[in-house]
Amino acid sequence: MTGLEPFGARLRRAMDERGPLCVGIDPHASLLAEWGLSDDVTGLERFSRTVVEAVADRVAVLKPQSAFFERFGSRGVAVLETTVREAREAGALVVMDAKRGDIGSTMAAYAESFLREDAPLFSDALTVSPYLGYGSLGPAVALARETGTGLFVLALTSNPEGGEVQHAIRADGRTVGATVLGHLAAENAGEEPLGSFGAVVGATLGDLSSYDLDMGGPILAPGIGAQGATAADLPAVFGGAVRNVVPNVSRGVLRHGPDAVALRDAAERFAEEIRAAVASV
Ligand SMILES: O=C(O)c1cc(=O)[nH]c(=O)n1[C@@H]1O[C@H](COP(=O)(O)O)[C@@H](O)[C@H]1O
Repeated sequence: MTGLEPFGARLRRAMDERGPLCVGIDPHASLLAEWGLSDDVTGLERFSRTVVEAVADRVAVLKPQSAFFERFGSRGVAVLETTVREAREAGALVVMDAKRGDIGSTMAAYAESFLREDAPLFSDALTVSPYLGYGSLGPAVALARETGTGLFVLALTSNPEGGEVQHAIRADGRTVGATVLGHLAAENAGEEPLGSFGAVVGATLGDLSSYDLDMGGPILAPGIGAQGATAADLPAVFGGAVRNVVPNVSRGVLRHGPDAVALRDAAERFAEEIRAAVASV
């Protein structure tokens, strides 16, 4: 046991103290260019450190997108390790966006890579895909319980292509996405004040009243900013579950760099809009 309090409880406190905004660290090649940085490991390092220094002491969650680090091979992954460590030291919770998903025995190794406290990429939570069958995530659920970490399971993703899988209707009449949410509700049962097993549900999806989003865990909601959703959309999309929503903004904040004050101001504007939207429900 690591002695860490369960992720859901740590996240609830961070959301209450700092507001629920999650800033994504997505070092797109186009953003490196806009920031006047080289498209190499030096540029990647400067970019990531700037974001951490600008906002890690004030937002609840930072979400580095692993793909943009893996692009540079082992040296990029080394930058990711430093980014995660420095973000956590500055007081943010880190959700590693690596969207892992595989057969159970391999899933166990992915879980060890991100959710075991002595792992170089140890993070507070990990994004995972349930589309090899929810049960294949079992080893990650078990390790998260042991180490006080969490998972964000893709349920209803923000991209338009997601519907062909997630809205598909099963033999029992439920959609695949609703089934994932049902598994999460079972995982979080009895956990107070918030479970550690979250869902990813896009803020872009419009009315989701046919889904039971009240599954006792957090909802990571990407799609605000570059994908077209706004903070004001949150109440209509999430209804009463909006209190448990962690809205992610990546490019919408990052495009204001490289100036740290401008990045911070952009994050605070989104945070304020989100606070007002959640308070309106
Ligand atoms: O799991 C995610 O974070 C995720 C799920 C999803 O349904 N949609 C989605 O956009 N994301 C991620 O959220 C971030 C969105 O970035 P922006 O569109 O720049 O704000 C990217 O890192 C995506 O990989």
